[in-house]
Amino acid sequence: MTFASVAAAIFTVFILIKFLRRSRVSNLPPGMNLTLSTLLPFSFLLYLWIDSEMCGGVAVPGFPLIGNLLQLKDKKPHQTFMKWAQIYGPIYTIKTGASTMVVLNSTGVAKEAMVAKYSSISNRKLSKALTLLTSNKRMVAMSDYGEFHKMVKRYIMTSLLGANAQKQNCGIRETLINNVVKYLYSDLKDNPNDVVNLRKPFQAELFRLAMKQALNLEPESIYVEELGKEFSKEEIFNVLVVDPMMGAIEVDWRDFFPYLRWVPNRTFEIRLKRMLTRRAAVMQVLITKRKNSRQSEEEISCYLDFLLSQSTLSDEEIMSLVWEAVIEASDTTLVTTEWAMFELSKNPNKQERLYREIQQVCGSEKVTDEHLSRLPYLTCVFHETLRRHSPVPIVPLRYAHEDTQIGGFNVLAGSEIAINLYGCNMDKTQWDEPDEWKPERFIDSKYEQMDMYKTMAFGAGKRICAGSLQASLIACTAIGRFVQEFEWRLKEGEEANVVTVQLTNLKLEPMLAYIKPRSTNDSCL
Ligand code: HEM
Repeated sequence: MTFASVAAAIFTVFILIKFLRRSRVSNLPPGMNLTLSTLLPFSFLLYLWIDSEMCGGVAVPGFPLIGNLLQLKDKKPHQTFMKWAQIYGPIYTIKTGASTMVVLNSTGVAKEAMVAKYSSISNRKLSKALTLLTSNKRMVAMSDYGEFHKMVKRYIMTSLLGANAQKQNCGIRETLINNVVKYLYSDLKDNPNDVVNLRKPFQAELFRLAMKQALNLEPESIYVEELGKEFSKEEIFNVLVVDPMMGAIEVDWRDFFPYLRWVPNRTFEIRLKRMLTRRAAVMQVLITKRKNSRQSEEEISCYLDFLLSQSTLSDEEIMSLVWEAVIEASDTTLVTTEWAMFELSKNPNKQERLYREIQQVCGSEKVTDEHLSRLPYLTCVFHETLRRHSPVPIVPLRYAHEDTQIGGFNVLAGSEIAINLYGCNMDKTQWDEPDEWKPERFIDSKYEQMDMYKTMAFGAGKRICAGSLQASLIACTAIGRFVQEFEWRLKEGEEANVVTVQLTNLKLEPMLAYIKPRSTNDSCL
């Protein structure tokens, strides 16, 4: 379609030149000579017009061939998309090199796409880096909708993320939160006048939980023979979580110009290959370690055991699925909890309100899963954080595999679809003062308290997040416990420190805050 529109534009310009020459209008006023420079903008406008007619939605002006790529070079596309939505409306098209992308920015059109039009846009569009990282879509989150997706989604829900599995993992979650609180008390004891960095213990504990659930392992270190090196716990975390997160946003310019795929891009290939080799070698050692420590093939005490017992998957698929469970559990829950604690530390009145609610409901008991349904303000804090700091700002790209319509516009087969959840959650027409973090906005009869999907943060429809229950149980209980144990105050100057990094809106710099124990009694730990 792109080539068709470019070809149509070039053809039209060509005819136009002929026509102008024939009718001797080349005798134009000075400065208006019929040169390429006068024709180029004209042909470009024509190209945009033709393209938007063919694809639907307003086309955001860009440049010939590269389209809007230059305007997206700052790696924060969700913010740029939202700015464009304010000019061009909630649905528009852009050009990323040779591809056309339809961008959706309001809850209305996003829901229509994810729920009603799902069957037309259920396939993923992956970059070269993501294709390699996901072993060519052999993951729940990155697979195309079909038999493989249905099977592995069922596996992950049954053994790991569904309500029953989460009930069984309640002890692991409680240990996580207790360990973080213990760390904070001990840090405070050693450095009474210093700020604490919540991310440090929380990230380490989330990773511990992820490894326990996925592989039933808690290794301090492992020796990876293939790489000839001992890997500490922190290095394993880097290889399995940090490096792939950064790798996922690696840009290979050939993704935008498939017809140039034959041109080598050595730096990209070497970097990606190194990352994949290290990840595969570390995963292999972990999987072997777990297999060797199983008492029998009947023992099922983690996700890996469950997948092995199904005998339906190749070794590569098992590796990819287990790694998926580790990386997904380690990241977005941290992002949400850290932003919630940032906002509460910045807003003492809202923190006080939450503390009072916890006091009333829990009294001398520590906040646990059991209390959550009776802590409505805590739920509001969680949802408002998901809205204001969308941990997944853009749903992993899909593409239309058949012609369809979204928001009244034609979307042609082959178009990429970007669902900008950040744009939906910051939409001025839907949210009053969207830039403000106001948990109170959810205390409204139109929101059911336990509704997990008050915002679009977890997506919608058939591909809705499989881990929303785990994320909300961990984040809500952790936020509740942190406020129950300590009074939090943001470090001076931290308010402005809101720059993010990665695909998942992680705060670039960890949040730093002063904490003060609410009571002198920390003996219930
Ligand atoms: C606050 C935390 C989280 C947020 C905001 C979040 C958000 C999302 C979003 C937006 C999607 C894509 C939906 C789509 O494609 O339409 C997704 C998919 C998914 N998430 Fe989460 N997620 C979170 C936590 C987790 C956790 C903790 C896990 C697992 C441990 C997880 C596992 C998954 C899986 C497996 C999918 C794929 C579902 C499918 O394709 O059917 N997520 N998540």
